[in-house]
Amino acid sequence: MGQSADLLSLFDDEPTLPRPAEPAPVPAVEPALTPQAAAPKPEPAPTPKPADVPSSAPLAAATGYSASSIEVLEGLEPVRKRPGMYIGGTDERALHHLFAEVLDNAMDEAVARHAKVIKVDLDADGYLSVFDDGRGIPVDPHPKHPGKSALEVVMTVLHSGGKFSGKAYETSGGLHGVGVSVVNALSDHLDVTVWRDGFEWRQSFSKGHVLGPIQQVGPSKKKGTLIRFHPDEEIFGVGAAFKPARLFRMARSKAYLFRGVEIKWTCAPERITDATPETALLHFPGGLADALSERIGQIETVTPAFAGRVERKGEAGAVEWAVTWSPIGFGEADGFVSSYCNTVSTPDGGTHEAGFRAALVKGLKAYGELTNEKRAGLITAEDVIANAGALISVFIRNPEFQGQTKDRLSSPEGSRLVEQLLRDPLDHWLTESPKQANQLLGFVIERAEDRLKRRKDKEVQRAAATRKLRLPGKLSDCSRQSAEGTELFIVEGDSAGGSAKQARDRTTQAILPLRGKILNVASATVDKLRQNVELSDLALALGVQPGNRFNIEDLRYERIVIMTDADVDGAHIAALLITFFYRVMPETIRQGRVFMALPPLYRIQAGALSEYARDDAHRDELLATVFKGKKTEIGRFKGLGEMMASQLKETTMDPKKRTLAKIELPSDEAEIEDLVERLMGKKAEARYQFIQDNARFAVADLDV
Ligand SMILES: Nc1ncnc2c1ncn2[C@@H]1O[C@H](COP(=O)(O)OP(=O)(O)OP(=O)(O)O)[C@@H](O)[C@H]1O
Repeated sequence: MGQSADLLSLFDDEPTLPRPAEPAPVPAVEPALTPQAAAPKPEPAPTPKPADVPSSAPLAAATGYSASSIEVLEGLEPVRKRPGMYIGGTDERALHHLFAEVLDNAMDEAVARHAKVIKVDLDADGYLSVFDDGRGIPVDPHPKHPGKSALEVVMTVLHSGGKFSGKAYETSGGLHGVGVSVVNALSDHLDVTVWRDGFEWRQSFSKGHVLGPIQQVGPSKKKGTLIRFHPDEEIFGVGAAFKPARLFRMARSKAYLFRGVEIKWTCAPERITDATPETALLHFPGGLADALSERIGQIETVTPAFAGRVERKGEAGAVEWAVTWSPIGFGEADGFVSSYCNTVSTPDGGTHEAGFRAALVKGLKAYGELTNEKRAGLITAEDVIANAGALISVFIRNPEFQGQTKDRLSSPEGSRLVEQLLRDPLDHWLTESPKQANQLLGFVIERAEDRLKRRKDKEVQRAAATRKLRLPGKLSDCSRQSAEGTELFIVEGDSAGGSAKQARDRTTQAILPLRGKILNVASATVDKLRQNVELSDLALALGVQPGNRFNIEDLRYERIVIMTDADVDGAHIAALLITFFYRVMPETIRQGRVFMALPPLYRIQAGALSEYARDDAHRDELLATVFKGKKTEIGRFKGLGEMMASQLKETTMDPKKRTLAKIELPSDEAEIEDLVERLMGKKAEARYQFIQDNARFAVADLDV
């Protein structure tokens, strides 16, 4: 099927770049500031009950924050302003992600069986070129963008692409219509050459802006697309350059992932600083089985590799895998799993890895039953995977990833497909050679028994430690003995505590559920404080003595995270807790050890796309950008206890993905002392006065 301009669906009213005659000013770049990396500013002590605190309008008026402060970023400006949102940062990994985006598009052409050859060239001047002999990006006028070719639309409009409907591609790595436009925005120069319909076409860009209209260079019988670009030093830093070894590795994994492609690699000799070859032909008809044997080399294994490839009958979908086990580990680690979806690498795993683990566990257990090996019942996924070296590649329609860098696969189909398609070949492999099956089963059972023994030892150790420390019973402690890298989550209520327990990383995250509102320490006497069970439990869990005998060195955790519902009650509990830390152990805040978790309030979904929003404003922003023009379903979480453990983990607890707000004290501590006294203090008159003083703004707010 030919790919033409009308297959490049896009959101009709997407803002586009200005024509070359009126170049838009390039926004100032803030390379260090990325949404993921930026530590959010601490919120002012979270808002207690509405009766206690009026609207924030007085602050707004004082700081001149008004409609004119709200900017709308047009065209590719958001990409240059916040590159982190699109490529995960501006570091070396992010720089190489540009290559991944362009190579993914070439691979999509190959997987769709339109291209056979991909060429990757790194020039002496640092330009990187990727060519594929596929259909070529369509160059005909785009029906919805008069005066622009589809090529120009693809390069300059976010969310434009031919992979939304599944008409032009079946199982593609591309799905957001963002990749190549992001590369364009972040390159100081980019040339596209397209060969299709008997002609050669060319168009050039700089920092996302067209340098001139598309040119028909002349007749040609060739077909394909060539993208040649140079990353912008304004974004990636002066001297930022592609590393040949890294590019080569990325190109080689792609070639392993699809047997039908040949990748021709060339690198200018002056760019090479290590053993990377100047030229190479990357073509691996043996697929992942070859990749695994190359990766593990001579390492001793328990059995020969279990490898294969199965396609789903009747509809698009395939799984390819290669796995083996080593009693001595694989170099740096005991085991590794590298997974891919539609040839896109998913370093954070996802559903396909879950399906793989499930299939292996179930298969081995079933084999244990068959051979009357009762101990097979002990096996868990951890035992099977901890010492495995595995490569898994799936091909599915409309995959759902987390974020534009696609580090994790979240489509539920991933696990179903892998589990289903792997079961038969695994049963076959095990029963075909009982000797190797028994060896593997024995090896995995040994791991399970080791694990159980370790757990028992640890329980004994921990129990002894707990007795010594007198930890509160409702604390679910983490297993790490030292404070380094550990966190105590203080959560609201037992049901949220239950979800948090499931969502945590047991090694480093401890959970302490609190029942209801804690004592307001701003107005409590020392005696009352000591008698309060919730607060003394909290101090016990932290390992510290409140008041004079407090010593920050005793703190049993590196971080203290307050995790309450994203509602008014939750904010009140958080305010009470912060007041407690501020009054009773202020050193914890001064040293930056107290944080607030930021759980989402909404989940927004449109087809395969799903995002979480922190609050109403964030929801509205997402609806106006990512979900613009889409039919959405919006779910509101009533509380943390209502979230599935996996959602809570992904959005709020997993250190790799979450955002925490650090609680900080303003430089003028007298000011906060005054505010705490007025808002949290005993004197209702002070609070009343505060409301009186600010009520005017609260009313104004209601009128809006
Ligand atoms: N090498 C190529 N050959 C043919 N068409 C291409 C090529 N590169 C890009 N395209 C077209 O341009 C569109 C936009 O590409 P882009 O990389 O921006 O997004 P995508 O691949 O659709 O999705 P993602 O943002 O997930 O990568 C593609 O959907 C495809 O239709």
